[in-house]
Amino acid sequence: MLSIQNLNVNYGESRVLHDVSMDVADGSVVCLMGRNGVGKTTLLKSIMGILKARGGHVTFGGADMTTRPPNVRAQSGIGYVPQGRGIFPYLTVYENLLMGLEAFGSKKRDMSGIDRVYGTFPVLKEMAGRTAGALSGGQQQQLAIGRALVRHPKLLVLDEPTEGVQPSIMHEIENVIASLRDDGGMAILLVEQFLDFALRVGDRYYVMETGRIVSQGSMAEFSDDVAREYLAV
Ligand SMILES: Nc1ncnc2c1ncn2[C@@H]1O[C@H](COP(=O)(O)OP(=O)(O)OP(=O)(O)O)[C@@H](O)[C@H]1O
Repeated sequence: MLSIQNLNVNYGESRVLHDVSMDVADGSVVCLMGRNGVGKTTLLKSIMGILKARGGHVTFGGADMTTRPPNVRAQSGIGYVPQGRGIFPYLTVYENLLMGLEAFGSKKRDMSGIDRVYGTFPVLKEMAGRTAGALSGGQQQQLAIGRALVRHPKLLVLDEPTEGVQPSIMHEIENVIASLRDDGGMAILLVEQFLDFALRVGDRYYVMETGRIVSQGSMAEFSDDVAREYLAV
């Protein structure tokens, strides 16, 4: 589904990603891990086309996306939940979800996406008329995920979905990730700092260190040695 080959990305003249290669198969959950500042968010932004590649390739569903802008990537079926959520605090929950439908210029709105998200996160239906800024951190995270889900992406890219949420919401997000994969066949790529969460939801993992992939494999193969060497545990 998503394939990244030898991706190089800079901030100015400073190289931040070095020859990064990664695959996310249909219907799989892939966790990207690593300490703060190693380049995880940079990689997700490069997948979305927010940052340009200096070298290498990004293909999605067999199409070369390397030079395509973010809206084309989104229209092709990649949904993105940025770190810090990126919701609009002065709009209502419902209006935020509508923005998910409209942000990329879909000609015909498919409102069933919003009902589907209400089914996934019932709290968003209850809070539909409230301003998003009044929600708790966990509810805002659910809204941010919901806004990406209204277009029913084939690949959902999540940057630290458990950051700043309570354990009960973390559990709910874990269940949602599992059911999106199992029921909808959606592929999911997530950056995750909580090792236990990653071990539970992930099928495969990649670990980054200073802009390079230094370990990868099936989650069942993830070892304590890798955790000690590359993660803040
Ligand atoms: N806009 C920017 N301009 C210049 N350098 C940046 C910019 N954003 C990030 N960096 C640098 O690029 C490197 C990778 O940052 P990135 O945010 O991708 O790391 P990360 O692994 O996602 O970290 P975190 O877990 O803290 O979000 C860091 O050294 C960071 O200081």
